[in-house]
Amino acid sequence: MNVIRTAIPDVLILEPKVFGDTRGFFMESYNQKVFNEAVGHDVHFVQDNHSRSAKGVLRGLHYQLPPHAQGKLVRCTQGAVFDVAVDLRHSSPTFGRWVGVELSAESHRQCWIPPGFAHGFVVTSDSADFLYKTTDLYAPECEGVVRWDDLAIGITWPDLGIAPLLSAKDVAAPVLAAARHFD
Ligand SMILES: Cc1cn([C@H]2C[C@H](O)[C@@H](COP(=O)(O)OP(=O)(O)O[C@H]3O[C@H](C)C(=O)[C@H](O)[C@H]3O)O2)c(=O)[nH]c1=O
Repeated sequence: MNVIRTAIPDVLILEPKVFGDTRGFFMESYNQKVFNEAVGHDVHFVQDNHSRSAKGVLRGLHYQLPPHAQGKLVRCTQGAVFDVAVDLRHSSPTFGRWVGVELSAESHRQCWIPPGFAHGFVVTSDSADFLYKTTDLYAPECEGVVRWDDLAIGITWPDLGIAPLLSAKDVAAPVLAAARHFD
């Protein structure tokens, strides 16, 4: 597996080895030993999620606070998304910084987003299937949201020529300064 570091050291882009042949392809989408070696410590996933969204849907920016903070290993298995992680760890030198990466069925790329980050994505293809593993279970009482367009974060989302399609929760999200914080 190829590991690509990002501007935020703890956020990693992972490129699994893909075995193509005349039938199609095979890859290990997750291998605990390989993944833990890439991250540098043991990570235990307890939940798999799958969402499907149309072009222009933007889900995020979401996170869970302790005691149920979630690390996420995310990938796109149909279509393509622009995926974003925002560092919400107050003690981090990259607090409030963001990184973005295109994930697509074609590239097989994945992204590791540790606990302490807000996460979101916008769909750039006609439709996208987004699959991810999380290190803690869903705990809505611990959920936090931050505005996707908070100028203090300054995410440069791809210009799709249409306004993003948001859930009511995401429309009502606060800016980072008013959001539920880590530590
Ligand atoms: C996240 C989640 C949701 N749900 C239920 C709650 C709602 O009835 C329904 C849709 O939830 P929501 O609108 O929060 O789904 P997304 O907007 O895709 O939320 C996710 O979007 C961003 C990209 C994330 O990184 C998080 O994993 C997650 O917050 O699924 C569950 O039953 N279990 C879950 O783990």
